[in-house]
Amino acid sequence: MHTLTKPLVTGSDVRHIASSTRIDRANPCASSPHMYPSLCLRPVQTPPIRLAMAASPEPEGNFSRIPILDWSLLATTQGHANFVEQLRHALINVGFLYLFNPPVAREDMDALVDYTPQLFDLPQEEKDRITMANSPHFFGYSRLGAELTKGKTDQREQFDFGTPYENQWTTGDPEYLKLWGPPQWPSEASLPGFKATHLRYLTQVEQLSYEFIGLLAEAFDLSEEALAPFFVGGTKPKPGLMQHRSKIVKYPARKEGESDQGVGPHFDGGFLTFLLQASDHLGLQVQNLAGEWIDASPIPGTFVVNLGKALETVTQGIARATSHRVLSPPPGSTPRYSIPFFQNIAQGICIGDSVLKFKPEILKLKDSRGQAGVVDSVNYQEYGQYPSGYVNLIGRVK
Ligand SMILES: O=C(O)CCC(=O)C(=O)O
Ligand SMILES: [Fe+2]
Repeated sequence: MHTLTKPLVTGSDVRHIASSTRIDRANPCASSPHMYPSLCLRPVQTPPIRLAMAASPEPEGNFSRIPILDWSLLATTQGHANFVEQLRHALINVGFLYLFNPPVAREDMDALVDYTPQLFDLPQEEKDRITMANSPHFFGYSRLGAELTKGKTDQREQFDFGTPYENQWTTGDPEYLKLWGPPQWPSEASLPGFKATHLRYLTQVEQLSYEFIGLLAEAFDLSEEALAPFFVGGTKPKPGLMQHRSKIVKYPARKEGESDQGVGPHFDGGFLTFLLQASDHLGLQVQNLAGEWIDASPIPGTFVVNLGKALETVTQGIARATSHRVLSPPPGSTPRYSIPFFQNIAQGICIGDSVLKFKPEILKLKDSRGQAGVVDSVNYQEYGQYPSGYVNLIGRVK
């Protein structure tokens, strides 16, 4: 393992990348964003977990690369078994993975990526017309610098959208039930076709998110039914029974001498996040248990999938929510864009009361991961005590 300086981003300042990027000579594609995907997509080397435990003195949680899983493996019985094996490794030891060949139409992914700069280039009045301040559901536009992580301003401009949902709140209901409701969209005239494209995309990612939960249950030797209480309408809810959120985010290049905090170190909240990196920039970094920041370089045609704190809590920490952050592009660079999808769980469920039971051999798999060492993120510690909707409301208000 060697630490190399890799000037991969246009612009003059690559300090933050050089300090955290490692080249793994056994798996060179793990660390280079430009060696994908034909070079990278040989099966990820995930030996049976007991073997890996015996062979590796290094805790598995000190990963130096993010596994790439190929959804097309699921087409055969043997491939399916391989996928689930690789998934188990990623869920327990890394908390992040790339999903290649996802079941989402590539033309819809590409169309959404093409719309992204146009969305931010809308006239400021059109963006302000759908400001988040108008929305009891926290949907809409937020100007650059409107969000804080760990008390420090995030240098990002963003739109919060979501899957279609009619608000159910009535007087006397808990306030957190207001969180789900209709998103705000730019007018059709200002960006023709955008709303339909984004909705088409969201429908597919929502479906993928449920299928992924089924695979996760398999990886942990749980019945799919075990996860049904976390979703309104079972593990495959009909559209409209629940609401999931998406964002479209722009990280402008930082100015000389300014903060490089695109978004500060944090955990995601719910169950699964599916992130589409919408430009070819480094910036997203993932923290291993030793506290090192590992680049999650963009790989075209993939989602970056990671796990939220609610999932970590209900799986007794077997599935990892991993701390991550985004560094702003260096001065002189073009902006970085990304499109995360956050899978929600039922608002009324109290995570602390819903912890899943596992077979002892599954619980033991945590042992090879190593102890949590230095982790920069703090949030979502309230899951033990409150309904998930309330925890989300705290997150929004923060
Ligand atoms: O923009 C990204 O790549 C990641 C964003 C993120 O982690 C978040 O919004 O929770
Ligand atoms: Fe995140």
